[in-house]
Amino acid sequence: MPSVEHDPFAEVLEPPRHESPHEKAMRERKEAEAKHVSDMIDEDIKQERARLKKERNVVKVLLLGQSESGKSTTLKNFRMTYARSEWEAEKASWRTVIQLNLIRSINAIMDTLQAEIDGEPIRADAIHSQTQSAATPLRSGKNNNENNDEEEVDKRRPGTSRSLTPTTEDTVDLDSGLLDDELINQLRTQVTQLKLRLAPLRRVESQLKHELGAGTEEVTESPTTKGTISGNGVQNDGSITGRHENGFSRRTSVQTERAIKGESIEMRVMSQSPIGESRTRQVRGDEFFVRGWRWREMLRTSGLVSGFSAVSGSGVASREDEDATEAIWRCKGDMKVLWTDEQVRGVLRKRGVILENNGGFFLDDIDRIATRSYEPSDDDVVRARLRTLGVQEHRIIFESLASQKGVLADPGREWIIYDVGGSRTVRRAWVPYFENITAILFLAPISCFDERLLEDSNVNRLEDSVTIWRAICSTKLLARTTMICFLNKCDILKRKLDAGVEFKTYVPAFGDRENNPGVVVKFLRNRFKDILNKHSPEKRATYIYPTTVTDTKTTAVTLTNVRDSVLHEHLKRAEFL
Ligand SMILES: Nc1nc2c(ncn2[C@@H]2O[C@H](COP(=O)(O)OP(=O)(O)OP(=O)(O)O)[C@@H](O)[C@H]2O)c(=O)[nH]1
Ligand SMILES: [Mg+2]
Repeated sequence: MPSVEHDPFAEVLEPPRHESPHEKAMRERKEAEAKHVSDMIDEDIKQERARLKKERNVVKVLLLGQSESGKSTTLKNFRMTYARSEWEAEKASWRTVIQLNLIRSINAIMDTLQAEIDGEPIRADAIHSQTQSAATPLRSGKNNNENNDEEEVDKRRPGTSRSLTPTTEDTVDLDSGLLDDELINQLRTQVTQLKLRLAPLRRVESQLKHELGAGTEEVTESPTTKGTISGNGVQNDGSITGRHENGFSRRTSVQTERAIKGESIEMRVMSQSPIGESRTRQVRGDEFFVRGWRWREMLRTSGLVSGFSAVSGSGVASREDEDATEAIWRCKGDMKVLWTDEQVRGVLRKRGVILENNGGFFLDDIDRIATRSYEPSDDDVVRARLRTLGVQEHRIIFESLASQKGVLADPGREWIIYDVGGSRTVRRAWVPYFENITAILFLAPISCFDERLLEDSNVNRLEDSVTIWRAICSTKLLARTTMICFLNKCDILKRKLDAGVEFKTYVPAFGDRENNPGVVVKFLRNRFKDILNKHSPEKRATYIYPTTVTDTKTTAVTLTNVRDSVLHEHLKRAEFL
């Protein structure tokens, strides 16, 4: 047995014999450096472990849904309730967006009036819906319209409603043809005068668009998509068997599923997980990815928008912003005349232009907005429309809520909410965010049952939502993700049904049920639930809510339920792991 006193390493570790003082100093310095490096590595490992542990506790929510479904509006509700100080600090910067939203509506009215004066034919779908079953327009315009004139006018004007069915409650006595000569002459004189007086708004519109960037433009149909896929609307032949599932046609599924799933392989290779990435902007193609809410600041610092000078959170306006405010203030009277004139309203109705159903509708607020000292209210910001580009990441720490009434048994919990763009061309960017996501909050705008996608007029918007829902429910990567679905825009749904638009015309499977919002919501709720149950790789709870996310009071209640359900499922899963 070796002697206990003998340490085999002692000899090796001993400093060299006969070491000079200089050599000793050098050796000790090297040893100190090595120890420093080793300590740094230890510290890095410790921090990485802590970060991973913390990440596991972070709740990650991904907002999904087609463009204009209400994802960003839902996020605004979250932030307004749970990140109040940031919300307050950024509220002022929405003023320009709201001003632009208002100006666009005014310019859209002027364009519609001009079309009337010029005798442009009315959109085919608007004529159909006033004179006969509105089912026909859902088919591809090109293939189903024998009348060439009708085909020609199926080019939508930006800013006007895409509804296929205008309201039927025509209170103004206008026939379905053009106005008579006397009225047209009257209108021509009025419009010519108004055009001159409202001319500054055209300049301001392009100035603000330039300032705010691509998010101010809605995605439009590419020439290659138009007319290339036929008959992708919800079928109207009354049959739901065979080709249909849950009452909806399956034809677009392949395309959308491919958009979400097929490209996922490519995307996973291309992009890193968002976690751990720096909070900086990344450019992918022509979309930019932003961490955080400060889009205005980002635009300015990136130099992507030339001449940009932002309104900061403190409310200091740029020269362009002041210009816009002044022009809007000067045009206030004329804007009001335009919007309240009965003859103008009649023309809008006749041409199927229902601005009230569009995002960013502020025409009823001209008095308040067209002032020099206008400051957006919470409600204004929630209703403002700015298309999301790329993916935005928002962190909410629930700690601040500990003091608020009735909320939170889980202080300090961090949530990351990802908001994405919803138009078809950017859906591939969703996939990298599927990994490790706690919950998906899916927005299905159910009022859109009679509308087509802006980016592909062959596809019915409700069907598109159903297709995306089916695709995400069946994605294996999301098997353990909590699925929450908002059947959104219930207010617009009600308006449409009250105006006499028949839901069954667009969704034959609805059959002879009563055409009222409660029945339609129940029907759709069951359909979305069936899809979840049928396509989920594993059994999971159903959380489906009818919502109007522009109504901040009722949405706050829904979000409390969502928060509790997500947290509950998150903790259950953590326990299980
Ligand atoms: N009337 C009404 N308007 C809504 C509702 N939800 C959203 N909106 C409006 O619809 C517009 C579009 O909503 P967003 O939240 O910007 O849509 P999004 O899904 O983020 O759209 P993308 O960013 O293009 O993907 C906004 O002007 C909202 O104010 C709703 O329930 N009712
Ligand atoms: Mg958005």
